[in-house]
Amino acid sequence: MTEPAKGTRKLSTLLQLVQFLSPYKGTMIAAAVALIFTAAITLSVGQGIRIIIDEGFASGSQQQLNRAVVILLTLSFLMAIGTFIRFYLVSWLGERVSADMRSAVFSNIIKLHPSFFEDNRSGEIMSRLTTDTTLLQTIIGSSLSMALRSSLTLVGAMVMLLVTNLKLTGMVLACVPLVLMPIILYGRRVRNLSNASQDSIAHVGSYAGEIIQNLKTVQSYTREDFETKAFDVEVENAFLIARRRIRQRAVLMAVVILLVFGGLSAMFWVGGNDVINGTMSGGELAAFVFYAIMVATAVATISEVWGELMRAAGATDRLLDLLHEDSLIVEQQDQILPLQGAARLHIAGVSFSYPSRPEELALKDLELDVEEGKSLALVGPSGAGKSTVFELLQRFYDPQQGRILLGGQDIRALPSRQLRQSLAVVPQAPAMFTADVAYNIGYGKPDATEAEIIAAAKAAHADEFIRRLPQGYQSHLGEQGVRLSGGQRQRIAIARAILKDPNILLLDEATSALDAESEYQVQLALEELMHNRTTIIIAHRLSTILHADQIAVMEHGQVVARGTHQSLLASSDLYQRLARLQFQDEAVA
Ligand SMILES: Nc1ncnc2c1ncn2[C@@H]1O[C@H](COP(=O)(O)OP(=O)(O)OP(=O)(O)O)[C@@H](O)[C@H]1O
Repeated sequence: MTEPAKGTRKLSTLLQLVQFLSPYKGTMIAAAVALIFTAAITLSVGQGIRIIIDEGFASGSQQQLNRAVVILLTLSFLMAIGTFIRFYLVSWLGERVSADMRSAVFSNIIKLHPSFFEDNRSGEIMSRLTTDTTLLQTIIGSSLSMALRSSLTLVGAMVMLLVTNLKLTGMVLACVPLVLMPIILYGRRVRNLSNASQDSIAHVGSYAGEIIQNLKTVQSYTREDFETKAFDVEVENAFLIARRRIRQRAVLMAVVILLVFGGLSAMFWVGGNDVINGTMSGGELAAFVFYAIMVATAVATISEVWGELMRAAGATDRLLDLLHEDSLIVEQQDQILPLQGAARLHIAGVSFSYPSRPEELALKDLELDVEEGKSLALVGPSGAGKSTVFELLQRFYDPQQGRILLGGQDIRALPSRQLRQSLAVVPQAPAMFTADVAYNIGYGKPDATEAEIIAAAKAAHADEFIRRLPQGYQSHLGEQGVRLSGGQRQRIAIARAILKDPNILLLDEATSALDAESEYQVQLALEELMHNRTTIIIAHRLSTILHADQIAVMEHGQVVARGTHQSLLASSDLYQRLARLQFQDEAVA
């Protein structure tokens, strides 16, 4: 994903939030009414003050004073109600929009092509989902409402100033540009620093995420001190950027306050003289000062939240980037297509290079086919492209040349749903979700009954060890299933695949040796799974290879030889070498 140029993050980006606000028109209108209502009440308080002073104090009438105070109390009461409604609704909108945004972004990124996450570290994306949406929530929930309220009171108070006293209003108007100038000048700097600050925090998050994920490696190489120091550098960097931002903002606030209160003092002097001369009443001056303070507060608030709004624009930009990111795996249509042989695979002249290494072909003009119900073993040295074949079969990437046909149909023409439902993959290190065993087995078939799950576990030779777990099928598998042995995890994955009952099985045989008993159990489970099913196996064991209907020897992204074990031993030097090195132990045994 390309990071937007810092300068392009504008307030207008916030307008794009309209699509997220529009479902809540009613709430927005109610919030706007409450906003206008409270602003109007606040403004009328100035008139209340004038009446108290001029009609109460000046006329010396107790009754008038009582009446004025009652009016003031009523206004206060109405203001309290209006503020309650405004605050509640606006904060609600903030929470709602950020929750919707989170869901929308997540539902988009979960559909993206996996290579997206190669150049966009997942930690950074997590940070966008949490930090940026939280920022948005505070900003819509408070800053935006403060900005709107202040803009309203600013305009209202200006009008009231004009009505009250023209000369003094002239003074206020002269002061406003003076106050706005530093806001605009410093505001830009604060905005750029805010973006930088947000980016560096995301960086800190993704750094920590990576270290925690690889904690065992860090500890076993005793790199804790190094990583701590490296992390400190990241944190310190984020702090330094934040400090510069804070300093700029502090300067901005100090300058604004100085100008505002300087202006007010001057106004008091001029207005006070008018009261002494009798050209203005005390109540009028008080009301005027009240409005002038409102103008000042409004301008100060806007100056304060301006930076926040800019940060929100930055956050919105980044979130919208994620939201509008299109998957490179384009779905041509959604209709399930009829296939001639739902388990016949043909890889026809496929050339492919990974997006991160476009100059290097991982597969070169690859030809492979597997008949329905047959098994094909892929063997070859490391880096030959065996795993890449699996990636392409699942359509995590599209080849640059050639086609992959499932039952005679190009898989690009099939909905990925149809393609992926007909496949099941048993990887070397299967992923376990933080949930119980039953959930993990049923992952590919959410509507599976308990009996089906148990049957699948039995078929995968997993039932026995599962029942010995502390809570049987309800036992929780910690993060990435740490509490299971390698062989047990594989059998859970095999049960998962059995339950899915796919037409085609993609099996990446574990390279790491399991103990003899575990190995035997896994082997039995696999036989169950492969029975009468089209299977492609990345094979590492002689016994597997001997059972396969066909063997394809791969090297440098190409199939260099095909045949059976015996024929290949006679015809392929590479196969001979592999057999000698890789399958030696078993061959001897
Ligand atoms: N995500 C990726 N981005 C860029 N290059 C990749 C990626 N995955 C694999 N490659 C490269 O593609 C080539 C084929 O890799 P692949 O993983 O398919 O080999 P393999 O035969 O499965 O090897 P092994 O038996 O070691 O798993 C290698 O040169 C590898 O470095």
